[in-house]
Amino acid sequence: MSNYEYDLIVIGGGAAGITSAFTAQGLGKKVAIVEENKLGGECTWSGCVPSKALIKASKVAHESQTADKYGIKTTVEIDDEEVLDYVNSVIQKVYQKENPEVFAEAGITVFKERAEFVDGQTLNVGTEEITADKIMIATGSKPFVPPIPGLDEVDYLTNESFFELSELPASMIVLGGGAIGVELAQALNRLGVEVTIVEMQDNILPREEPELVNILRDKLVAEGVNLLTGYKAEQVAQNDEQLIEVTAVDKAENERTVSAEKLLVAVGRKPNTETLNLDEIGVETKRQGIVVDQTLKTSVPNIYACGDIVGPYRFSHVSNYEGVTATLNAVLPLPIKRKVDYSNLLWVTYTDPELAHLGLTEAQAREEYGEQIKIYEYDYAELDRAETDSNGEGKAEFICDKKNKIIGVHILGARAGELIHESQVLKNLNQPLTKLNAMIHAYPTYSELNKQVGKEAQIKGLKEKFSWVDKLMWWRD
Ligand SMILES: Cc1cc2nc3c(=O)[nH]c(=O)nc-3n(C[C@H](O)[C@H](O)[C@H](O)COP(=O)(O)OP(=O)(O)OC[C@H]3O[C@@H](n4cnc5c(N)ncnc54)[C@H](O)[C@@H]3O)c2cc1C
Ligand SMILES: NC(=O)c1ccc[n+]([C@@H]2O[C@H](COP(=O)([O-])OP(=O)(O)OC[C@H]3O[C@@H](n4cnc5c(N)ncnc54)[C@H](O)[C@@H]3O)[C@@H](O)[C@H]2O)c1
Repeated sequence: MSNYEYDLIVIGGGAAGITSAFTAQGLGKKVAIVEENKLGGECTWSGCVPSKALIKASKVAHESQTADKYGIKTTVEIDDEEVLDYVNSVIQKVYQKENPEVFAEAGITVFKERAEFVDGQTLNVGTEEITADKIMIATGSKPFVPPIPGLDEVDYLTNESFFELSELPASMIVLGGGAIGVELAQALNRLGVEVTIVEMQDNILPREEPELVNILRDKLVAEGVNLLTGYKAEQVAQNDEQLIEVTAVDKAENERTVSAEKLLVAVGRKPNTETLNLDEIGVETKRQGIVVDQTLKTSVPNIYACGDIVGPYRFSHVSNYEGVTATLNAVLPLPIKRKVDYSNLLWVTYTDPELAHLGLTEAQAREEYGEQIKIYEYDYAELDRAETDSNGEGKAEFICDKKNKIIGVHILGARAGELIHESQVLKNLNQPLTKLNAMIHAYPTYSELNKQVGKEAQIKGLKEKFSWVDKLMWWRD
């Protein structure tokens, strides 16, 4: 029997913290969770859930406006207040699955307070102190707001305030062409907002496969999104017409100024380490967040961490994965601990079409594996299902080693976020891409893309083999 009130206290009630608390509770542990704001965290209130609901509404608007190609005539009126009401209703539905009553029913104690370490085993929560054998830090991240002159003097938005808007502005500058910036820019543009993305790298989504990003970029531009890439924001001001002006500069010192009613800052994240008193108890931190080993243990042996606070992969599915791994390591008295393994990690950028990413990009693969890599490409336009749906935009790129084992997969196109999981299974099982050819895929589905690429790999392999046999025969003659 432990000397502490709880077996585990989790700090932070977002995706990582919730997973951790329920994992420990499922193992019969006495658990408390401390959340200073609302249970659900960023994913539910200002991240995945509201952004995907907004994206869905914007897609319905776009498809209605472009339904003519199917012979369907529509007149579309966008009521932005009702769209935002819809987004909020979705948040509320998700929150119903993770509100304090759900925790109480499971026997998990909830403290709606800010937690601060007193020592390695004790936390200050509001007016009381609580103790635990193990402590999980899952305090997430917040938007990084760069020190751009003038920014603090204007009423800028971040993802935290964006979803509190009750109406959409006529125009918006989106600072940052990463996942947040690009997803929201397309959605806003489709809902009638004049959008300009300012991105300091030469292209949007700099972590993604460049060829596919170029296709997506052209689509965004064709839809009416203004792109200012290769320009770093250096000055923000409010002009006489109450518009926010962003002045940005490229590498050659050329200056461009864009203006809009609102400015959304989406230039990266900052870990929530400040309020915890970590220095005092010896938990090591770095710029990216809390320093952990491969078992997600911090520099203090009974304290673990998971989710955005750990980085570098800031996704809800990574938070869930780390939440389970860290909790099992923290609460189970096993001599061998689980190590995190991100080698089969994938993520999806929910633009339309979606952009899905598994493993290495082509450039990264060449750097790691040299010129022996094999590349298989497939255009969506070749799929019958894409034809029936008038959905032929997009392309897939599969990167394999010389034995056709998957190194990376990048898919831009309809349902890319679903299609890519087939490759993840193969990669995880260390099976070659050719296996996909042996599986009967339903016709007509987008998943046939996977089979077609498997077939291409198999045929290419056979041809390579036969040419070798041909050469051998010639030598023997
Ligand atoms: C616009 C947007 C869209 C996104 N879309 C996706 C997506 O589609 N798919 C995806 O996988 N990921 C997406 N993400 C990323 C995803 O939201 C995060 O990776 C995930 O929510 C991180 O979960 P977390 O539990 O680590 O942190 P959080 O959800 O931030 O939870 C941390 C919690 O800790 C609390 N806290 C902090 N300090 C204290 C303290 N001292 N005491 C008590 N409580 C404290 C905070 O209030 C917060 O609720 C998106 C992010 C954004 C911003
Ligand atoms: N679909 C998803 O899974 C999803 C969606 C949204 C967010 N997220 C998560 O949230 C995290 C944060 O997203 P984010 O978009 O804020 O960060 P990000 O790091 O992905 O992108 C920020 C972008 O801002 C640019 N930038 C930085 N400073 C600038 C400046 N002064 N001027 C112009 N451009 C500048 C950077 O070059 C970068 O491309 C991501 O890492 C991602 O993990 C995931």
